[in-house]
Amino acid sequence: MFEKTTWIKLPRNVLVGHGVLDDLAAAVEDLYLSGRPLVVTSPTPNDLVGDRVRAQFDVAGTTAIETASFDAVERVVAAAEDAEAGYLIGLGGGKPIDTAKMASDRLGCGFVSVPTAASHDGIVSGRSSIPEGDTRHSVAADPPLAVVADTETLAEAPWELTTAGCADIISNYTAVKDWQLAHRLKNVEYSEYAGALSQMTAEMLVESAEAIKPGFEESAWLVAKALVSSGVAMSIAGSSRPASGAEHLISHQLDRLVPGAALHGHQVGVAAVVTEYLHSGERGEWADIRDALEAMGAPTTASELGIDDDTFLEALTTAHSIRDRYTILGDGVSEDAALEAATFTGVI
Ligand SMILES: NC(=O)C1=CN([C@@H]2O[C@H](COP(=O)(O)OP(=O)(O)OC[C@H]3O[C@@H](n4cnc5c(N)ncnc54)[C@H](OP(=O)(O)O)[C@@H]3O)[C@@H](O)[C@H]2O)C=CC1
Ligand SMILES: O=C(CO)COP(=O)(O)O
Ligand SMILES: [Zn+2]
Repeated sequence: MFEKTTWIKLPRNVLVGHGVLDDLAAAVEDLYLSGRPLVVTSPTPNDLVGDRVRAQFDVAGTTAIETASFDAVERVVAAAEDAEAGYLIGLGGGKPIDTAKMASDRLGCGFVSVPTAASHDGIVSGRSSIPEGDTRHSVAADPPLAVVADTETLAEAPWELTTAGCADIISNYTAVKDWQLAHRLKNVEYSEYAGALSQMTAEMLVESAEAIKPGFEESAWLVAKALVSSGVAMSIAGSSRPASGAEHLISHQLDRLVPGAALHGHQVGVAAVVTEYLHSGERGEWADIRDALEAMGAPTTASELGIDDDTFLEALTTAHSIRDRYTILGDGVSEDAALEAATFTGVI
């Protein structure tokens, strides 16, 4: 008997473009949500566009968080319950969006994502990444019901946030290779659709590298659209596999060893240069990944991340153990092999 089932959860309304922030209420109205929204944000986004959001609704309140944490999630849950909010609007970078995403899951209510930075694909995905102590939890949660990404706002954000988003997308190359490897060696379920979409998204972004320059709203548009596609690939897969492989394990390990050293996207980009070398050797496409990162102005070395060589090597040799996700790191890269890969690629 045929017993396979697939349940794909996707955002219903995705608005990307100039000035679409002013269409937020219309995008929400179309979802038939009931009640008033609680706006979950952080200081800078709140100052920049908080009033423009609040002006469109009879809001239940605003909760501004300084850091993403389980405490922050609980504060949002309590604020939403106290104010009898009907749904949440996450406004800002990954910090408030992930917090709102996870809080909405706890509350069993809807959630709308309004990114002010194109810094990573969590703005669309069904995963929350929340730090706790020296570890980080990647928690499954429903994806946003709507995503409203105003390219005018994204383009005015610090350029490094956009290059971090680019690098997060470029890392899809190696993430998909890791996924295929795990499929072949460990019989991990692989989705051709999700893998192809993720890979194509990275290819299209790299082909547009020349057009991705600071000061051009077109750049924010290209990156935001790619982040949406990457999030959709994760939704189709029902996991972050299409966009998170060994390069993400290394980045998560760096987050433990040197919290806050660099942006998530920048870390996974540099790590992808090394993991591509591990996949394909000297003549592989590691230099293409490095060149694409460089063209977009993203870091390509540990020192550009502000991370010393020994710490990077420690992350590379220990990252395999932090999650039950088979990748090219296998059961661990030896110190000699890590040194060889990182020096050959110029990462250290
Ligand atoms: N769910 C997922 O799949 C993923 C989630 N993440 C999570 O996302 C978080 C990191 O994401 P990131 O977006 O870098 O986080 P932040 O929300 O911390 O944003 C980065 C910085 O940019 C500022 N900022 C945001 N928008 C603007 C703007 N328009 N103009 C000027 N400054 C702005 C923020 O200000 P302020 O400090 O005032 O908020 C903050 O200082 C981490 O918690 C990480 O775990 C990362 C990858 C994937
Ligand atoms: O960052 C992500 C995809 O780009 C999410 O991946 P994780 O599941 O490793 O947190
Ligand atoms: Zn990522």
